[in-house]
Amino acid sequence: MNLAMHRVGDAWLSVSATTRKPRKGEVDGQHYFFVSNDEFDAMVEQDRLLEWAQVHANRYGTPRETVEQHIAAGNQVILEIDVQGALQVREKMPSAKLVFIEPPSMDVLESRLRGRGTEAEDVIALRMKNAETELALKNEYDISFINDDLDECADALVAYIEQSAEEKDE
Ligand SMILES: Nc1ncnc2c1ncn2[C@@H]1O[C@H](COP(=O)(O)OP(=O)(O)OP(=O)(O)O)[C@@H](O)[C@H]1O
Ligand SMILES: Nc1nc2c(ncn2[C@@H]2O[C@H](COP(=O)(O)O)[C@@H](O)[C@H]2O)c(=O)[nH]1
Repeated sequence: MNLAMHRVGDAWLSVSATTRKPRKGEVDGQHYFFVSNDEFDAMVEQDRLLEWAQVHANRYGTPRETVEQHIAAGNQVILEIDVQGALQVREKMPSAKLVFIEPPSMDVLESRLRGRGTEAEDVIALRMKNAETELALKNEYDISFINDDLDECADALVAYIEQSAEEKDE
C-alpha cells in the first residue's frame, strides 16, 4: 500500500483504510485504501493503524505511519473518522482536537443519504441508527458545527483549525 495524505490548506487529510467496497467514482488510494479483510487483519496485527473501528458493518482505520511522520514534521493532520476512532485518538494523543460535524436534523440526514443513492434501505436504516448513537456522544468533543450550508460549515472548520494552530504555537 502506497500511503498517502491530501493537502487541505495548511493541513493534511489522512486517507483511511477500509474493508468497505468502493462506491461508484471512489478511487483506491484517493478516497480510501480499499483492502480485503485479511489485509485489514494484517494491519491490525502489525500495529499499523493509529486507531480503527467497525462502523456501519465495515472496518475503517487510520494508517499510523504517515500521520506520525506529518506530526513529527510539525504539520496539522485531519482525520475524518467516527466517534469510536476519535475517542481512541484522544487517548493516544491528548492534544488532539475533536470536532463533531452534525446534520441540521435527522430528517435532513436521511434525505441526504437517500439522495446519494449508494446505500440499500437496510444500510440507510443502520446509518440512521448509528447517527443517533454518535450524536449522543457530541458532548465528548471539543466543539461541534452544524453542516447545513456546506461552505459555511467548511469555513467554520477551517477557522477552528487555524485558531488551534495559533494556540499550539503560542
Ligand atoms: N451541507 C450539505 N448539503 C447538502 N448535501 C450534503 C451536505 N453535506 C453532506 N451532504 C451529502 O449528504 C450525503 C451524506 O454525507 P455524509 O458525509 O454525512 O455521509 P456518510 O459519510 O455516509 O456519513 P458518516 O460520515 O456520518 O458516516 C452525501 O451525499 C453528501 O454529499
Ligand atoms: N474510526 C474510523 N472511522 C472512519 C475512518 N474512515 C472513515 N471513517 C468513518 O466511517 C464512516 C462511514 O464512512 P463512509 O465513507 O462509508 O460513508 C464515517 O463516519 C467515517 O467518518 C477511519 O479511518 N477510522
